[in-house]
Amino acid sequence: MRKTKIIATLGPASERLVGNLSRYVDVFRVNMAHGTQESRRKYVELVRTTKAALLMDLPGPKLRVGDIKGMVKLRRGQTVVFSKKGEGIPVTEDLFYRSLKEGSVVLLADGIIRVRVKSVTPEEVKATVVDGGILTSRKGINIPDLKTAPGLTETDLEMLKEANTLGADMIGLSFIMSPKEVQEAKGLTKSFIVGKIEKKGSLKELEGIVKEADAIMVARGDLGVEVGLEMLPLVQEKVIRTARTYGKPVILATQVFESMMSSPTPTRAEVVDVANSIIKGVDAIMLSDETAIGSNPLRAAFYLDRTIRKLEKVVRPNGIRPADVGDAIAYSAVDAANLSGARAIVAHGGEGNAALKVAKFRPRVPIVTLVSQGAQRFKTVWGTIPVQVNGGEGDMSSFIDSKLKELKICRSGDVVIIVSSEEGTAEADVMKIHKVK
Ligand SMILES: Nc1ncnc2c1ncn2[C@@H]1O[C@H](COP(=O)(O)OP(=O)(O)O)[C@@H](O)[C@H]1O
Ligand SMILES: C=C(OP(=O)(O)O)C(=O)O
Repeated sequence: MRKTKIIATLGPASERLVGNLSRYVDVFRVNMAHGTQESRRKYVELVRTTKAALLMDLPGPKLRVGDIKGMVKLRRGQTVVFSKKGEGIPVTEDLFYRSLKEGSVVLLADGIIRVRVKSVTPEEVKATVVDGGILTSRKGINIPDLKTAPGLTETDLEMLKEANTLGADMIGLSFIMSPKEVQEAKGLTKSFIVGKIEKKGSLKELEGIVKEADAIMVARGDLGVEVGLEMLPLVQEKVIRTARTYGKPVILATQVFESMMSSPTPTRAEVVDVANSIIKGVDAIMLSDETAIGSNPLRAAFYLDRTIRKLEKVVRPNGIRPADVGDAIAYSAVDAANLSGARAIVAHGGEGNAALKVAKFRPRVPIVTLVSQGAQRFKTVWGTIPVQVNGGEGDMSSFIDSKLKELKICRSGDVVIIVSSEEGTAEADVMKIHKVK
């Protein structure tokens, strides 16, 4: 079983491949910054024909260029015009025109293109291209150090309703600055909230965001532009370490197998990045452009699945020390599984918290996670196999025995460790060494 989960972003290149992609993918991501209500609904229907979970990613206060026919090639030294209504590259947000002055630097398409502003009016910006490249519709605009208003935007609030109606298992919050946005979203949905770390400013509030969110994403596309590429390795390391310390699932995103947009195999550097991420202990790895607009989405997902499977045979995630009594049972369960040659750890109770606690200590065996609500939300958690229970299972131990046999994890006579939250605490409080009948 592959322990590190795979998330794939849907887009024009993959909409007809959802069934095939689901052989390699645990979670599909629909980026709500793109498409229409109708196209997103179609994507969700496609995801629902598979067993994969659904992550709907809200756009957040991100500036983007508008619709461009085909593409625009920007060359070094050329003058480029951005305009609200007239000729040029369309940008509708006032914030863009308000935030710039002569000499400001603007980055486009995750920093690939760089321009320096020559003049600004409330409706038009003229700039010189410093680093050229190809620009297509709805690509992101980064203005370094731009301060955005706190809280969820009106568009995010509308889209959060849309995501609820479409039954998203997880909702991504883009460009958050503090735990406040996470709290606000949690009051409006039962879905898991994935806090995307992609603003320099959000790093000051990292611990608070990690504590509040259900999962964290290292959104390296924008984060790389915000902190500068040279700082990205350190920042990535800090985000992963903080999430793991608090036992929160952490997703590594962007340019994972970027070269596979056009090439049949990943580069050495990309495979080494995946290996390092497994060692650092990320829960999930996400494909973006590779599956949304790449030339061979299926091959990118196949290669990531294969790379992780092969690597997991030879590398293990770094260990985490237990922090307090809340960790005690889960930590002991992992020890007990090693000592007893158990085939699995079964975690139930605490609305999945028992499983999260066990996952924190990265056991060698699968974590069968019994949850009464929203089992799909756990598809992003390292090493888990979520199973939905409804309270009508009767004798829990015989239910567990038959489930483990059905999942082909155990045979009669095998040992498993069962961890549960029987005292109703948020964490696991009971551990049992159980022989499957
Ligand atoms: N739902 C969609 N509909 C149409 N195109 C999409 C969709 N999702 C993604 N794309 C395309 O795939 C690209 C990569 O996806 P992603 O990394 O999620 O977007 P971005 O980097 O723009 O935030 C996008 O820039 C866009 O061109
Ligand atoms: C995942 C990211 O965000 P998005 O694709 O939504 O811009 C990123 O910036 O790395």
